[in-house]
Amino acid sequence: MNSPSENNEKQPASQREKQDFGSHTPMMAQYLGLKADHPHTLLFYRMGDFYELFYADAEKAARLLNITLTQRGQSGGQPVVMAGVPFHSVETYLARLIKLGESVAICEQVGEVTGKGPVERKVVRVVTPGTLTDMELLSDKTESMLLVVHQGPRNACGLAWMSVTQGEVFLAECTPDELGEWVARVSPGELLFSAGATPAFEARLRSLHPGNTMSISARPDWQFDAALGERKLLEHLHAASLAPWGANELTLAHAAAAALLGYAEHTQGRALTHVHSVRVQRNDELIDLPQTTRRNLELTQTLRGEEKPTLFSLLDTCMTGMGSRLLKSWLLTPRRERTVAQQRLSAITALRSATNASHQPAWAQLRDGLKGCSDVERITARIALRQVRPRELVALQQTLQKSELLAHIPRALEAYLAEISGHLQPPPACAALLACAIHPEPAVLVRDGGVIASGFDAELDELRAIQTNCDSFLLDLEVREKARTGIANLRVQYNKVHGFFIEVTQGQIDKVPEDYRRRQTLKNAERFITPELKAFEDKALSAQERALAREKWLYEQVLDQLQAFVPVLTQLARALATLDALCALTERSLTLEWCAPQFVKEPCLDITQGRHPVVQARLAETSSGAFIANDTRLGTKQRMQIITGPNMGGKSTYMRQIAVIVLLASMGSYVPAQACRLGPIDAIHTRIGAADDLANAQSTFMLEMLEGAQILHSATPHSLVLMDEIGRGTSTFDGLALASAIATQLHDKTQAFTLFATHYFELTEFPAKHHGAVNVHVSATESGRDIVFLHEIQSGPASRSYGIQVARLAGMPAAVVNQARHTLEALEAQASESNAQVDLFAAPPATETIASSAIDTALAAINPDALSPREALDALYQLKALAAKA
Ligand SMILES: Nc1ncnc2c1ncn2[C@@H]1O[C@H](COP(=O)(O)OP(=O)(O)OP(=O)(O)O)[C@@H](O)[C@H]1O
Repeated sequence: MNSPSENNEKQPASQREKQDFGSHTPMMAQYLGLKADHPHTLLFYRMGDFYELFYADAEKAARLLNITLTQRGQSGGQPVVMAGVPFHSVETYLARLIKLGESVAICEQVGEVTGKGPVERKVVRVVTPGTLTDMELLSDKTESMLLVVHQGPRNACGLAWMSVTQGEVFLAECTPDELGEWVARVSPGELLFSAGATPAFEARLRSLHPGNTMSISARPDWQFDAALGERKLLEHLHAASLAPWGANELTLAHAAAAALLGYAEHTQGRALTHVHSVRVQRNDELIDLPQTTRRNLELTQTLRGEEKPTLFSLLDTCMTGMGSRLLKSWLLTPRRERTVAQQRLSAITALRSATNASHQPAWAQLRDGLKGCSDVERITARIALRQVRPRELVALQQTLQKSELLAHIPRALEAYLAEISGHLQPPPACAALLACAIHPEPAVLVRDGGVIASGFDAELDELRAIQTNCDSFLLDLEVREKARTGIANLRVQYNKVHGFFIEVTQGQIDKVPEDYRRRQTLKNAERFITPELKAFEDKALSAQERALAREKWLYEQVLDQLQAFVPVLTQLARALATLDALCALTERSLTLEWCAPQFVKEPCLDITQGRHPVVQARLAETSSGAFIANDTRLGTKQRMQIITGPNMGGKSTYMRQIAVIVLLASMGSYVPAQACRLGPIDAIHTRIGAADDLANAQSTFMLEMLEGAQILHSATPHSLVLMDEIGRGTSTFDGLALASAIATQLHDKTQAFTLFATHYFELTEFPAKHHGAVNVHVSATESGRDIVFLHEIQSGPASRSYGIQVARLAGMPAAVVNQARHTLEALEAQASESNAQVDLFAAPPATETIASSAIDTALAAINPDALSPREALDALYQLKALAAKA
């Protein structure tokens, strides 16, 4: 494959435009030619021990990296502005630039120094935020994802994404409305879209915030070619049809895949031979975990954006980065269908009870073995991309030995574990090749030498022997020549200018044999060379260089041979990661005393003594008392709980613990409860106290209503809905009216399992008229003027709210608390005098339907004069879709 070029045209600009740089120095002409191929990427141009950046790139890098900007000489009549970084610390600078969303093209010297013109240079790879492969730049526990979005006709989009260090391409299709959720779910480091997308579509993509810094850029329209995408996917799969993968019809995703694979190949400078798998993801296969749910449940990030304490940080006791990454993907993509979850649960159950001959638990023995295993997944990808370093190969070899031992342990325990064990068996030829080819303690880089093991190649051994045996050869030769010539003071020597020579003093010159050739005459001595010494000199002087060249060549040969093992190593990596994740879940289940959930067909959510694992762990850590476990019973007859009780009473914790238990069960983990029966679940929706989204100019109330509306539109009878104090962001009457209308809709129409926490006491009358709802409250009691939280869920409504006691607890000044108490008494007296009762739950008069008002709103938002024909068509489809919902 050619060197990576952004333009991707047949002839690189470096050749096309050579003539245009005639006024520049030869080196700058070469630089400018290469730069023309990478106009939007910082070009790191290798010069000796530095990577140099020039002109605008130099100015940008100086600003971003805080490195010195200098000027050196002139080229093309202009001073050459430059900045450089030392080659040995390039990774640090790359890491900083990638974090800032920049991409870098690495240009190396590839030719020999000829003395004529600059050394030949080539861009060998392009490092971008979504295509990282360097271990130093990647996070151990997070995949670096590249996502391509293709805007298709008829209001549809194609998606394709991958991590270059995994051998799998994912495909999906969705509507533009669903894009936000997909992007949040994939959470890419880099997003690409077609330069032909409409401005509105581009603006929408740019407004997405997947929860990390995402670099976003356009690629030429022609790269989004569905036929090319399908052909590339088939090539990777070595298949004739995509039908077995369920990907036959997804032409929009094929178009995205064409751009995805094209770009990934462009950055790596070669084909991705390790990609052998395609997976289609459909919305209806996964449990819907909207971005708000992932945030509110603090799955991988706390509400403050920290990595701990989260559900993932509690779960992740994996021994390897591969295991952690897999565990995270299990947590974030639970499936509605429970076969896979059940498979994992059975494996965990088997691991929990199995012991070895010396009564050590099997899971602990496996974790001992997994400790120190290298990241086989990433190393394998780096083998396929021919970027692997010698030390990574040694680490791989050690892991292969370990994995062979590990394979024995789970073989007889259980069916799924036996299947994993089958994949843990390393290919013997691979282990043998690594053992005999690579030095056990190799240099960091191949170019430093000392990487190929001795005994692997006779020629290399000989070249190395020449270097080490040089001294003894010279001594030996000296002894022999003294004996042959009878010149007792003859000396064999070496200097840098003249090389090897035999020195004979002038007084002995007549004893010099015929085969001695004069090399140099000194005042008191003559220096000679013999055919034997000349041959040795040739060998010795070039031995080091030749040994290095030989090592490089041999290393390439080893890489060639390793290519055949890439598929089986990928499988082995997946098996190690799976075993690691299963052992971590086993350890957690035992340490934290969790139970196996039971999946049932009928709709139900039946939890005995459930706990919130993260809150419980926090309480234990801070010695703040025991966590109070609570039961939850929801089924077809009781689908909704109206939860009341004081602030700080534990309402949010109770609701979240139910969602967390459902999620853990669905991923195939034991759960923090004494028992758990779970019917089918298709989504977990949460509306929990939001902070203002200032970045998107949305107020707390607007956000609350947006999220609420989203839930009412998408929840089904199989969804779990958490509504925490909906309506509190506006005036009491507005809020109460909205909360009761929302509760009614959820109860009557949506019929989802709903946990509805509220401070509106009026809502405790809801269950009287809605038989699928019950009142529960978190208990608290008064001790003098103070409040004691019992955190126990009890049936029936709370008797009072204790707001003033909580304010006192929070250290509110006594005067404020006193005044509040008096005002409260007055308000309560006034309220009891007023008899006017409003029926909050009376059926509303028949007015506009929700769907027709949605159409009105959509119509009002359309400005026909500002629409492109394509946007107009999109709008038409959107209106039709709204009308269909009416
Ligand atoms: N079941 C429990 N056992 C022990 N402590 C608990 C329990 N539930 C909650 N807590 C403690 O109480 C604190 C407050 O809980 P939580 O935020 O759930 O209350 P809340 O009723 O939702 O309050 P607010 O209405 O103010 O949002 C938690 O941080 C935790 O320390």
